[in-house]
Amino acid sequence: MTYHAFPAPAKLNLFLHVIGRRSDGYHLLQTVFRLIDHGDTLHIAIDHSGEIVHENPLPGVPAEQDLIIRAARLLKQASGSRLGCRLRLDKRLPMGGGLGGGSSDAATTLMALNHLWGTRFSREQLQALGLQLGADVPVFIFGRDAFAEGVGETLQPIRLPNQWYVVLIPPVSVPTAEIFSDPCLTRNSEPIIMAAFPNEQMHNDLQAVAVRKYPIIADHLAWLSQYGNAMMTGSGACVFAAFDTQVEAERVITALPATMQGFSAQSMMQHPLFDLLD
Ligand SMILES: C[C@@](CO)(OP(=O)(O)O)[C@H](O)COP(=O)(O)OP(=O)(O)OC[C@H]1O[C@@H](n2ccc(N)nc2=O)[C@H](O)[C@@H]1O
Ligand SMILES: Nc1ncnc2c1ncn2[C@@H]1O[C@H](COP(=O)(O)OP(=O)(O)O)[C@@H](O)[C@H]1O
Repeated sequence: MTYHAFPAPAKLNLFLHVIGRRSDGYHLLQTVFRLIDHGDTLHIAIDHSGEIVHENPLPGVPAEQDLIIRAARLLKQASGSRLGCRLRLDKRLPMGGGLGGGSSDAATTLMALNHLWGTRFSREQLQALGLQLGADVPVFIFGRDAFAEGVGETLQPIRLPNQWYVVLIPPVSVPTAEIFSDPCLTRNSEPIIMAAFPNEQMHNDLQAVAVRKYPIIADHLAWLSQYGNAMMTGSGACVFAAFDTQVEAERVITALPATMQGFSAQSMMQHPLFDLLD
């Protein structure tokens, strides 16, 4: 059996404004998604069994919640393919980290199996399928830095300068739904136009809620703020700051105290699997 390796990169939310709420309770956002070259790797072997098997499931994540199994089942159901697959995930991204790890794994599963099973869905069709799995899944299939609206599914490409990022990983997993459901969340940020990005007023509305619930995030923000403009990504817990060069970013990683974990990564113009789709 031959396994093929497919990358599943992380995303950062360079800002995140909550500008309203849909009737189903989902929040309307404006955000800029940036892809970075640090992530998980998914190994896939296809076969004729028709079965979908995750060989090394994540502790505490049963099959019905497992985003790579759910993505594979969804593609199989939508396409009617009779083929099967064995999935093995090298997990590097923290769960509940705001780096979109689970969503990226799901997007990679859809793109890779669409290729290996020959199911021939277009990019737009796969994005729509991905949205059924989570609000963050479509941007990874879109495959480029994006200004996003709606719940994250209305995407416009945005050109951003090459940057290096330092990402710190506070030792806490933040459930996205808990942050969005907090009564204190600001839900009426003023809508902006894409051309206004970037400006100094941009912030992450989810940060105040997450920091109050998980003070260790504030400790990490305070430490990173010594070196740059630190902000939380998504619903947390990870925080990041941008640097112009790898040397500057590495210098910050070298200075990390033993009590903190983090990594540096470079921005990516394009998802590594971008060319698998038309
Ligand atoms: C906050 C963001 C920003 O990029 O990222 P993460 O922190 O999760 O990485 C996303 O909007 C998260 O997207 P995703 O992680 O796919 O969320 P989902 O699984 O769709 O939703 C989890 C839960 O969060 C709430 N939710 C999510 C998105 C949204 N726009 N409004 C919401 O109210 C809903 O209660 C939903 O049940
Ligand atoms: N492959 C996966 N990787 C990470 N989390 C997953 C995966 N499959 C299911 N999950 C579930 O999704 C939740 C959110 O994970 P993740 O997307 O990594 O965080 P975030 O949305 O904060 O970026 C996890 O706590 C876990 O229960």
